[in-house]
Amino acid sequence: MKKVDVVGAVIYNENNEILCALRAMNMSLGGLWEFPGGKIEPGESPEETLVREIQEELGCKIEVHDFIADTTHEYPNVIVRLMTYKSKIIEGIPVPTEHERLEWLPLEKLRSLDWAPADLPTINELEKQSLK
Ligand SMILES: Nc1nc2c([nH]c(=O)n2[C@H]2C[C@H](O)[C@@H](COP(=O)(O)OP(=O)(O)OP(=O)(O)O)O2)c(=O)[nH]1
Repeated sequence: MKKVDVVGAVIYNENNEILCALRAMNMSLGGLWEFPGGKIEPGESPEETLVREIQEELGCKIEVHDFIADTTHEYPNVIVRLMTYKSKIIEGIPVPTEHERLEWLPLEKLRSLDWAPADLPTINELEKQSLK
């Protein structure tokens, strides 16, 4: 089966809210929420991929901080390895050019959304860290 390496940005704002992005119906996994990001291209570090993807998808510049989780999820037609990193916007305002919608939510409300299954270990890890 096809296997892709993907990175996702858990972007925090000054209110400690997290940017959640709704995949458009014309994308794979349409109608599910995700952390914005995308596939790692040859020669790129995960951090470089994130900076590039967020600029392309949301039109803003991020700074990549702590690593959160590295998980592999098997979908019916693709195996996704998702690595996630905490990030912060350092220039611009996110505009959904590819996503259906964006939402800033506090960690406690993340589970009110319907997430892409590969993202759940990242949410688990964030919850675990918030209890420390
Ligand atoms: N960007 C991103 N992708 C995710 C997440 N969770 C998750 O399962 N994915 C999946 C969806 C896609 O299959 C793949 C990321 O590819 P992509 O962001 O380049 O999406 P795409 O629609 O252009 O790609 P494709 O699936 O149509 O080939 O990883 C996530 O949190 N962020």
